Amino acid sequence: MPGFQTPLLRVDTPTGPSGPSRWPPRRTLTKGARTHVFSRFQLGCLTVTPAARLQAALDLISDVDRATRPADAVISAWLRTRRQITDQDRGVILDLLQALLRHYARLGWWLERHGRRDTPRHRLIAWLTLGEGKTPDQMKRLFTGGKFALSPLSEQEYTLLIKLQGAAIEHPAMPEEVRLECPAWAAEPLRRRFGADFATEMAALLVPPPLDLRVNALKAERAAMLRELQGLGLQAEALTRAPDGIRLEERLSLARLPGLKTGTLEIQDEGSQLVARLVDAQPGDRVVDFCAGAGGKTLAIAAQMNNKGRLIACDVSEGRLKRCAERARRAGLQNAETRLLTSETDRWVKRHKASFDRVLVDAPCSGTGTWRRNPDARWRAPEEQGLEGLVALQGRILASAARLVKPGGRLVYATCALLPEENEGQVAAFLVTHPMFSVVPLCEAAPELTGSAHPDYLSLTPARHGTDGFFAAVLQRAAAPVDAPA
Ligand SMILES: C[S@@+](CC[C@H](N)C(=O)[O-])C[C@H]1O[C@@H](n2cnc3c(N)ncnc32)[C@H](O)[C@@H]1O
Repeated sequence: MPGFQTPLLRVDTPTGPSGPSRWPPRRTLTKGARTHVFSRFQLGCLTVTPAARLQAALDLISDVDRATRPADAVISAWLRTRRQITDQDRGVILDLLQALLRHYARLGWWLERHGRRDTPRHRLIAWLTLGEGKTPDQMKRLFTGGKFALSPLSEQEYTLLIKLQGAAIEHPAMPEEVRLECPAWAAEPLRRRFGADFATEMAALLVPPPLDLRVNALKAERAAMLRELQGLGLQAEALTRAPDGIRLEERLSLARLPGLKTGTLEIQDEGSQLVARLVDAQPGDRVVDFCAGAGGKTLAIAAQMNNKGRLIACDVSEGRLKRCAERARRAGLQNAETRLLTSETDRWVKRHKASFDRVLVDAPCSGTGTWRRNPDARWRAPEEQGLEGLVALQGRILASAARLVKPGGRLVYATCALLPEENEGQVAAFLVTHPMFSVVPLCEAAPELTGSAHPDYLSLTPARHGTDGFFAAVLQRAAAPVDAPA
């Protein structure tokens, strides 16, 4: 089931109260002193009909379409108010949503070709016909207008599906960028980056990722965790590059995974685990994770430090830092604390300049490397501020965070982006204005990491490495002062 184990389906956070719109509608029966709230899902004899699942998927895709926030946030909120949905129904609904998101450009192309408005309902009709090969009769049986079902097909909709009948989702007349779901804003830099491998790399970004886990070394050993997972009948394998990593190729409900709730296991892509290792934080070090977010890398770094030393997780987002603190508690961290910054130039930075052995800047970025897990991201980011605005912000963050590094210390700049201007370009610009820093080549910083797409930096892509796209550069501050450029 593609996507069933992606963050879209994180099942560990259903906490919120019921929202105003509830699906499916509930009925309440009072029996004696007890109130029974039930729905079609909870009545053993009444399973959810395929038509009702479609209606739910359409509701959800319409919510995602309207929202300005990422699809996974919309889905999490949607699921929180529908906790009675069984794993199976949830899987079917979310798979359908994923399919619609992963075929966004191609479905839009077909609608335009037949002069239809691009609406969630038209997309659904096009997907069911082109992607699932439903016949007109099957479609009529799904769009019945009955209780919980989609309203009947209009004449125009019926004509559309007749026109789409028998066609494949891809068409020879489709431009390559539509076929590869590559948005216009990213096509030129990605072509520049990948050259002849553009199509292969873009195709890899369309494949749903496996589920990578990191074993929290403070709580368990990977070998024991592997045995436990395999004992549950799961196809779990040790990751070859990340020493605490485990990969699960099969689909499963995250609720089945032991260790997620206790902080023994964390969901973390292998690429992200490798970036955290590249920081090379030692027990007793003073370390800053400057863009810590919800703490994915903070947790990995703290475990690497064996809970000794001091790790400060900074961010400008209070909500993410709160989540980071919760996860740190759950993971049993004693050496980590959070620090909310007003901006990258917060006074705290100036007060602590030249104080840290290691500083990680996991910069806000286009997220192009994560498109396989967040298929909707390509159609949103980074239009809010434009790529130029984003690159400028990264430069400001890197320059400010660099002040924290003590002489002889290291600064690691990382992104989950594939665009050169956010990666190599950013580092090159930084080095021009910061002559006291120099690149530590990857073969020196992490000799065990061979096969990077760049000789000096960690550069991972889904097609080459089977990870999300990640970039990381290790920069060392000279132990003695270096003359500033004239
Ligand atoms: C790529 S995410 C970090 C992901 C995180 N390190 C992890 O491994 O889970 C980038 C983070 O940068 C933060 N950020 C954005 N602007 C910032 C700024 N001016 N200063 C510091 N952090 C910033 C965002 O809030 C976001 O959490």
